[in-house]
Amino acid sequence: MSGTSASLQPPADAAKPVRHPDAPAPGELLGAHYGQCFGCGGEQPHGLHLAARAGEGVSITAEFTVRPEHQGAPGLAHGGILATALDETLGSLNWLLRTIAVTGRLETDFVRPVPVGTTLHLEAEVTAVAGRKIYSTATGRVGGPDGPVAVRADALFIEVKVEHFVNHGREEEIQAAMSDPDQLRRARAFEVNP
Ligand SMILES: CCCCCCCC(=O)SCCNC(=O)CCNC(=O)[C@H](O)C(C)(C)COP(=O)(O)OP(=O)(O)OC[C@H]1O[C@@H](n2cnc3c(N)ncnc32)[C@H](O)[C@@H]1OP(=O)(O)O
Repeated sequence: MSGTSASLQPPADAAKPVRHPDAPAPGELLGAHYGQCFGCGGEQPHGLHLAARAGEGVSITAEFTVRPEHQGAPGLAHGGILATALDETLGSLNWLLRTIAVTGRLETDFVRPVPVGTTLHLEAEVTAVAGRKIYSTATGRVGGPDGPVAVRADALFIEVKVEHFVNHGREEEIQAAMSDPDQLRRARAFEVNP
């Protein structure tokens, strides 16, 4: 079963997404936006370590291999982990728009079970932009990039200022991130739109 609620339907006057001229080239590995991110960070031992690459237009491909620490039922990926993989892939689209945006709404279809050891091949693209609202969609396939769809999602991301994180994040992580030159460099990659 699949369906998308009204709030995930772009308005009639929504614009087509525009790939930023300084976006990473198609095929380029994006790297983590934050080392401690549960989705993509290399410093999270139980994280997904999702690796995303820029695609054509405003699209992304990514891979994530389900490990034993990601189980829900015996030998199967937890649904929340699969939703995280979709959310992280959709969030990586920020690199191509060079916009800072956070997930406002994520609607997920779980189509088939995903066993431990499976590599999920993810694809995501921005479908429309309306003001601060960014509409996007993603699929996760098993058995290869052209294999059957196991999970899919539609999402609405909302553009925010960098202050969103500074104002809401716990002080100790914010301070650590702001004193890390690598982290500042990664944050600046998104700080383009005035
Ligand atoms: C740096 C990238 C990291 C990527 C990591 C992977 C992605 C993530 O998991 S991000 C973390 C999870 N998300 C969050 O923590 C977000 C928490 N939510 C918030 O902070 C706020 O609700 C926020 C910023 C989304 C929106 O608040 P605010 O800026 O006040 O905007 P607001 O005026 O309420 O909404 C703006 C528009 O979006 C719409 N909107 C906001 N939330 C939703 C929603 N959940 N569903 C539908 N529409 C929504 C509003 O209706 C409004 O529409 P319109 O302009 O047509 O009236």
